[in-house]
Amino acid sequence: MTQFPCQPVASHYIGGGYLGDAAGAPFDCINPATGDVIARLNGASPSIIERAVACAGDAQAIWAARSPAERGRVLRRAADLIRGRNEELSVLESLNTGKPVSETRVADAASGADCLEYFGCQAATLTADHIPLGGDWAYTMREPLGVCLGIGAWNYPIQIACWKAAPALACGNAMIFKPSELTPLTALKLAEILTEAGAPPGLFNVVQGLRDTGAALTSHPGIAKVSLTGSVPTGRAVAAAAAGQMKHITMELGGKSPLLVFDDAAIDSAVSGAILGNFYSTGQICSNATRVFVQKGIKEAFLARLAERTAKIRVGDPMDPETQIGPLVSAAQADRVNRYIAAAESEGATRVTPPLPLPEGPAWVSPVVFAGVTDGMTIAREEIFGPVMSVLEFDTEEEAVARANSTEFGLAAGVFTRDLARGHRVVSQLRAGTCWINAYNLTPVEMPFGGVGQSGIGRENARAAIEHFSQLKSVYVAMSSFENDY
Ligand SMILES: NC(=O)C1=CN([C@@H]2O[C@H](COP(=O)(O)OP(=O)(O)OC[C@H]3O[C@@H](n4cnc5c(N)ncnc54)[C@H](O)[C@@H]3O)[C@@H](O)[C@H]2O)C=CC1
Repeated sequence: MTQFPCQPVASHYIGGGYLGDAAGAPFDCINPATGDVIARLNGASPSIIERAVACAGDAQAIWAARSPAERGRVLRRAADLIRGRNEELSVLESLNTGKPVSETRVADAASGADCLEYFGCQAATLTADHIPLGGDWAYTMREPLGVCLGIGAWNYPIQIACWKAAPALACGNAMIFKPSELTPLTALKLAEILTEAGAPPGLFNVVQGLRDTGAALTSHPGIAKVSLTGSVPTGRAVAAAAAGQMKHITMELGGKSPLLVFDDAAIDSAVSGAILGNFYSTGQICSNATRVFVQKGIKEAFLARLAERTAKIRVGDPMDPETQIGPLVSAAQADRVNRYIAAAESEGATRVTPPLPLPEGPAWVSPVVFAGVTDGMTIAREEIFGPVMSVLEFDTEEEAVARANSTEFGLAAGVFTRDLARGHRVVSQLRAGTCWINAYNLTPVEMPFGGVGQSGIGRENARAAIEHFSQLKSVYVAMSSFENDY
């Protein structure tokens, strides 16, 4: 049998160990930089799904009975173990996603460790209320939901797994995680690490498969909550299935986020925000600022500086520490992005930057900046999920806010201005779940993250996530004999 370089011990991780499943449909895991198959996995057959739900249910009862402080210690140990294995995890993430190691070494497993540490520290602080009622009184208890399902996208595989697992486990839940079929490998490593950190067998399980596996898990009656990171159409399907059984949901979906650059902005900072907010992770970030609105007076200077800096971006082998941009996650995603670039050109947008030289292979797309983009163009309306920046011109603050808000999405938004009063005034009017003033795409775990409108429901990170992975029980306590009128 062929041995692939990143082949895991087995496809799934259930009940505290790896589990194979020859009955499940096989699928290949590909390094998009080279096109090489790096692992071959099997999707879950129905018996694997049953086993995962049963193991998670058993583990949840054991875990919820542990003291919150002990639960927190396990999460914090897992954070330390991730940091200790950061190099191995980063290389594996780069091989599977095509993201350069210059990114994965600082942004992927590292962000997951921050999240486990944060919720590990929160676990013992999750107290509830005492409610005085004049003699009688009431109190609330914060209880876990049960077995939670996490479903991941392919752009931040281990980060997404940690962002869902850490608050879920801190609250006393168990989790079954289904990674994207394109990037199934690092979630298995997280499962190993949580076991080593002292999580009971079955507390965090990884079940592999395509959308049918996600759908089967979503509608399983043993699942209490579904947290999805994915596209809007998938979000609608998952939310509808969950609603049929009145399950809790968190939906982290797509976006078409605006960045407003005013005449008084510090140009280099604003250009940094636009570049980071469009080209990091080869543009495959849900909160990317794919509509950059630039005020008329600064536009030419902004475009000149943007072109100059974009021309120097180093695209190439993700394993080279000097590389800044790698391939897209797959040839199919590159095709999709190339279709949007062709549509922009045929609809009259102007390329500001010539294509950069690229390595051979079907998953590579050069970063591109389009100027002269108008609100009706396809690239200004639809999520591209690739390194394509659109620059639009505006005159007044009022106009910029109205145009920024004219989208069904509402994930994120940014403003660059030296006038801080304007910065706050503008973000207060933007329809978006996460905003930045004079920065872009910074997502520390201490700050809630999530969208409004079609971009999603619920919040990840910060104490806000606790609300989405726990429920309150209210207890009324009578302090005197209980009377009634009958
Ligand atoms: N708001 C956020 O935090 C983020 C949102 N995203 C969004 O994710 C999308 C890109 O990721 P993709 O993996 O292509 O998204 P996708 O929606 O195709 O798939 C996401 C996950 O859902 C699963 N899935 C698909 N159909 C399902 C169904 N009917 N029931 C249950 N599970 C199902 C897939 O197998 C995969 O694991 C973009 O639209 C992007 O904006 C990505 C990263 C962060």
